[in-house]
Amino acid sequence: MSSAVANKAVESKLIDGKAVSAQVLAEVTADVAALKAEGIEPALAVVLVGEDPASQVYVRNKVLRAGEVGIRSLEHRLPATSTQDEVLALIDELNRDASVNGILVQLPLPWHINETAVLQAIDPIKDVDGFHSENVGGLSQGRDVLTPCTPAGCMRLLKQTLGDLSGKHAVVVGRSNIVGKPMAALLLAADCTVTVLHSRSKNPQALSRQADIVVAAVGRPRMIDAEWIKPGAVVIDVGINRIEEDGKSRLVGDVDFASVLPLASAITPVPGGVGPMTIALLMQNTVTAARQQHGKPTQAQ
Ligand SMILES: Nc1nc2c(c(=O)[nH]1)N[C@@H](CN(C=O)c1ccc(C(=O)N[C@@H](CCC(=O)O)C(=O)O)cc1)CN2
Repeated sequence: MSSAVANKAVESKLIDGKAVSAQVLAEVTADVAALKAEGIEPALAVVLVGEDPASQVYVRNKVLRAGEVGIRSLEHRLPATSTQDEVLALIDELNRDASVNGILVQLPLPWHINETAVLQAIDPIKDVDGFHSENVGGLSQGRDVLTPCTPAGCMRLLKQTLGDLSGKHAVVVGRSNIVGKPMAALLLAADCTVTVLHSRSKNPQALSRQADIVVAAVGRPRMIDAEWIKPGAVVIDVGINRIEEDGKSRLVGDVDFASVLPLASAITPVPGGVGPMTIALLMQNTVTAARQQHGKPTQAQ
């Protein structure tokens, strides 16, 4: 096989998160324009505590994307030495500000600040990350609530790849509050049969090999290799791990891309897969929050 033909074969399997996120952002741009025509300007407050370099990049990109789709953004940068009470006071102020529709606190927070206390302080109707227990509970009950951005982005990729997910066996590897658990709830809501694997699961590879869909969200570079994948499965890689290899810094996922690619029918790359969807879905959630706060029905996704 010539390398051009081989490249085409690889490309045909790739789920292009950049392209799909561009579609989402175009939809959001149109929705924002329609709201503005009715006198409603969606606004998002982004809170960053400390100077974590990756978080600084994510926050900058969130503010940039907001500007591109027409969402007003307010950036609040607090020093790493801020007390929990100072962070809570800012959230209280943003909760009370009727012109702010969405509040996002970038994670991770510095070690001395209690993440749960901060996330629970955000008014659930402005919780565009979907991390408040009110929204977490609503999601598990199948209610129409603000949903965590990364899992919501994965669902959009899966639906565009497979169409109807009903009856598919989905395996989620990882049980974090931010990705694994909400991902399982969303797959269940889409009528999948869902298995969640974690560090105490017995023989996880054999269980994962039964799946039509594998979502890897463990935070361990290249952990999911060919042993975990049934031929024809769709593989969604949520991992973003920076590693040193051959003297270079590289970004790799939780999936061993080279070994899984020949088996998968479709797979997200890292970078360029799930990552770009996270920020696009944040913009979508901000519009949803603005619509709900103005008593407008939310559009079906
Ligand atoms: N409050 C939140 N904090 C964090 C979240 C979140 O959803 N809410 N998720 C992550 C970080 N994150 C957004 O905040 C995020 C991560 C990655 C990407 C992304 O586009 N990744 C690119 C690669 C970027 C790079 O080169 O480093 C990709 O995968 O293609 C966007 C957003 C933790 N914190």
